[in-house]
Amino acid sequence: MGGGAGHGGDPSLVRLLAGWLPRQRWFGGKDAPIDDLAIGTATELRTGDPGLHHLVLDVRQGGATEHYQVLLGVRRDLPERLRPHEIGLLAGAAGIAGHAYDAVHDPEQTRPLLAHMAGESVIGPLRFRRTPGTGIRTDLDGAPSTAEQSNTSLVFGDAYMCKLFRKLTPGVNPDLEVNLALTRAGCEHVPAVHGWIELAPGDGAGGEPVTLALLSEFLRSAADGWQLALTSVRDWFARQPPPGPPSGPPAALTPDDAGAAGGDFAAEAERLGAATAQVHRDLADAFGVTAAPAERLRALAAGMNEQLDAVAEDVPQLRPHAAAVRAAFAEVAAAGAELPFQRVHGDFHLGQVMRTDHGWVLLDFEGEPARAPAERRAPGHPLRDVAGMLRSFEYAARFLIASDGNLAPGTADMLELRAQAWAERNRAAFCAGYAAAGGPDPAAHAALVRAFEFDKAVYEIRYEARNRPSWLPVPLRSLEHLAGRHGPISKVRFRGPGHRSME
Ligand SMILES: Nc1ncnc2c1ncn2[C@@H]1O[C@H](COP(=O)(O)OP(=O)(O)O)[C@@H](O)[C@H]1O
Ligand SMILES: O=P(O)(O)O[C@H]1O[C@H](CO)[C@@H](O[C@H]2O[C@H](CO)[C@@H](O)[C@H](O)[C@H]2O)[C@H](O)[C@H]1O
Repeated sequence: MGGGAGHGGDPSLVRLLAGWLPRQRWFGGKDAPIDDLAIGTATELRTGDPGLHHLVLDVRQGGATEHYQVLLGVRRDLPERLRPHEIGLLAGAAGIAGHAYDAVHDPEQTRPLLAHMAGESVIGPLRFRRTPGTGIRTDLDGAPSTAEQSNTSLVFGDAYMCKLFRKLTPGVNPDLEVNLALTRAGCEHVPAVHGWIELAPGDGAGGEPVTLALLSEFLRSAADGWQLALTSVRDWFARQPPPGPPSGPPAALTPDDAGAAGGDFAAEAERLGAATAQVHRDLADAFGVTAAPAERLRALAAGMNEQLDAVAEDVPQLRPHAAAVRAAFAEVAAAGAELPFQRVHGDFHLGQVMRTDHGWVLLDFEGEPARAPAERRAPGHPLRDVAGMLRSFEYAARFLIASDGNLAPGTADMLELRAQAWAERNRAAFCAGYAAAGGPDPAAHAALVRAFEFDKAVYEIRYEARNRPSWLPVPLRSLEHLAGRHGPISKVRFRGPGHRSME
């Protein structure tokens, strides 16, 4: 990737980086040893003390090479606040001596990034870009966001968020590509793009630059969709059931009782469905729609089965459900009709949406991190995103049960029923909002949505097994539930808060 100068040959730095990298949250290769690490490009961004170097690391594991981005700070004396971020001590083999550290944690080192984007600097292979027609403030320092994420985002005051893509993919990152197109189209449901950083294509690489960072509007006072949903689930779990007959057990709570609980989420879920349909429409306008022929649907089902086989190999708990999952995929392969495919979000869940004072905003159009770059940018059916969000309602509903290891069996069963009721109500509301705003009606494409949901659940099982094993019961439990259900929104119809509508 690209070319550059600097301390690319310093063996002690390479050794230090190889020890430090596997401990980073964003490093994607934790399940295998590093066979080789080399510094692909090194670009000096600041001389003196502190020094700042931009590195692209080429990391070889099991025959494949991935590229990671690091902002390397070097200081002769490392202040206490930066000690947790130290990579190690450089003895000066390539003329650099001092403490090497991850400079994203050093506000003094982050400010120049804004200045370079504002001034559209070109430094070695790095190109700093500003969205035409926008100004960028240069008086702010950045601090890493505390949000749970796959990359590292720097927050600059209440003005900008700059996402540094840690694992680099060839070409323009879909998050930049999509956000820029939607910003230009005036879409209200994405944060406006102000600038970006890219790496010029290296000698012989040809083609597109590699996206390194994306500078967007910071959504101040916005609330994370996942946290809002969990708050609603907590309220629902804490609710007392209505009294039953004097001698009998307490009456059961139905999905619509969730509507009467404080903190009901269904109206928000409905609005989120509408925002999703609007973004899908804007994506279709910006990138076009193609009719996917029968072979494309067969290839789609084949890809789903391939993932299923691979994950069932690694996670034995998935195997009892494999037949039900495979049957759902077979329905996609057999669907005769041509389906409209277009650019979609690709990894849509409650952690990718924020509620601002003017409505829902969708984030992170990078697609699923475990998928190959070409697959992430490939057109898909918009109901794949709908299925992603339906899965996320299941996750939110079950997360509190799975994360409390001390529940008595009776309580766990009661909460499981409540979890189902919450998920069903909000799934129905989301689908209603999506269809009412002009998206393809999920109820009319039940088999397709079901296959997408299964595919996502299989993906999640691998994701959790690799990254957060204690969360594994969440997708496994809802896979069991999904395997026993026949439509994407069960038997509950959403008719707005307060309606009772079991059918
Ligand atoms: N523009 C923004 N303004 C405020 N918060 C944001 C913004 N973009 C992302 N976030 C927060 O950061 C989190 C991670 O962002 P995301 O783009 O999903 O990063 P990653 O791809 O690294 O996982 C989001 O869940 C959200 O809470
Ligand atoms: O946001 P990312 O692009 O990093 O996506 C990955 O991580 C997500 C978790 O942070 C993961 O999402 C899964 O867990 C969520 C709760 O934390 C839940 O809302 C989602 O429905 C569930 O898929 C995502 O799958 C993964 O690609």
